[in-house]
Amino acid sequence: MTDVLKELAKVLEQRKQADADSSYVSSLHKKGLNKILEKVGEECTETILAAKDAERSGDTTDLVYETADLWFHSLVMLSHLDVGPDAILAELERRFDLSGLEEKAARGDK
Ligand SMILES: N=c1c2ncn([C@@H]3O[C@H](COP(=O)(O)OP(=O)(O)OP(=O)(O)O)[C@@H](O)[C@H]3O)c2ncn1[C@@H]1O[C@H](COP(=O)(O)O)[C@@H](O)[C@H]1O
Repeated sequence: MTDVLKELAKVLEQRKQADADSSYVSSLHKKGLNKILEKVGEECTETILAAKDAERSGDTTDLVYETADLWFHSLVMLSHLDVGPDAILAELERRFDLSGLEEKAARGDK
């Protein structure tokens, strides 16, 4: 499941050196962090609107599309700051393990 994140992250890194005219990601890196954050904000809003629509209509097609845009632009933001998806996945894994331990502790398991 995470292979696509790893492969995409490699491409996003390569795009830091590439020609901004031929690549959307290079053009974002060249425009800088503020432009990338603007896109993350836009995609966040579009995802929220799509979620509300999905609740109303029961159709999640747009929600999936907008969430992909949000994840993608978040990866560009992380790449711009030299953070790879591995760091985020490791943090989620750590929290998942911790919550498992907390549940066990609450049950009194050893
Ligand atoms: N996954 C994506 C991806 N998802 C979304 N987008 C682009 O993100 C933009 C979404 O922004 P909007 O919906 O606001 O559309 P827009 O109005 O065209 O954007 P703006 O002009 O406002 O910036 C669109 O231009 C999409 O094409 C993506 N562009 C690239 N990728 C991946 O990134 C790789 C490198 O892309 P390039 O740098 O373009 O070669 C590609 O191989 C893909 O795998």
